[in-house]
Amino acid sequence: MILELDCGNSFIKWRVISRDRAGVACGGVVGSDLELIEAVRRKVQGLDACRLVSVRTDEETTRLTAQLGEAFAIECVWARPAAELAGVRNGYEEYQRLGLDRWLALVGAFHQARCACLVLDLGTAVTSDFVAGDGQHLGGFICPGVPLMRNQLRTHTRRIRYDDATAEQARHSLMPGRSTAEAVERGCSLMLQGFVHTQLELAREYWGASFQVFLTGGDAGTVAGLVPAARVAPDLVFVGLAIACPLS
Ligand SMILES: Nc1ncnc2c1ncn2[C@@H]1O[C@H](COP(=O)(O)OP(=O)(O)OP(=O)(O)O)[C@@H](O)[C@H]1O
Ligand SMILES: CC(C)(CO)[C@@H](O)C(=O)NCCC(=O)O
Ligand SMILES: [K+]
Repeated sequence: MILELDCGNSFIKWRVISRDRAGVACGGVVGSDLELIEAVRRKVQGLDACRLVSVRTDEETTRLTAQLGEAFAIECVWARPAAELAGVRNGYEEYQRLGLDRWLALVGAFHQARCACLVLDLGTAVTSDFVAGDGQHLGGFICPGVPLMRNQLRTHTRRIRYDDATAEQARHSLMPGRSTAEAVERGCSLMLQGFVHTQLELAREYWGASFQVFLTGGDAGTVAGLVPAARVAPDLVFVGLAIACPLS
């Protein structure tokens, strides 16, 4: 059994796949290293390998791998920056600086689509990446995701305060808000939608109608309706991770 980890800024996404029947045995989302170890211990037996991608500091990632080594007696292989992988060429001036989650997601997308791709990752941060049909990564954009937009408003104002349940209720429509929660929640949703529309326009300028859109990240579902032809691919980073870190 292989443990796969996507260590983001807010969460660790994990899953376990079996070596033989390439199926996903189990997985989840956790908020801390300890929670990860508890969840894996509860659900999995017989781990023999681990591969991971992390956008955290090397210190944090090293600490996590040490804990996993202790808990499960496994070594962890890390995805590393690359100028080129599986027919995709990194478009950053300094390829090492492209977030590894973005890199693996776009490698995974190109591997699946084999044509020009627009990859949108809608999580804590929102990112977009453009890959041409010949595998050249053109670059992309980074902006705050809905959780960050919402929290910035809460942190930097005195009168924007509401609880999670109210937030959840406010999201049921996109009509002009008639309460603070509605105004903020719907405003942030519309920002996200505006971003998605702009990315689609840019992709059309490059490639006409011949490109594939991939949506991933926690808020992918909230914009899926805007792009009916998009592939919603929650596991895109893991597809790229398997390519970056093949285990013999
Ligand atoms: N407390 C929680 N328990 C389980 N799942 C959660 C919890 N909070 C959020 N999630 C889910 O976890 C996933 C987080 O992924 P998302 O792509 O939104 O974050 P991210 O951008 O990857 O964050 P990170 O910066 O950690 O990479 C989402 O699918 C979200 O619905
Ligand atoms: C943008 C995030 C935070 C998204 O998770 C991550 O990909 C990252 O830390 N990237 C480094 C900066 C960059 O990609 O240019
Ligand atoms: K992410």
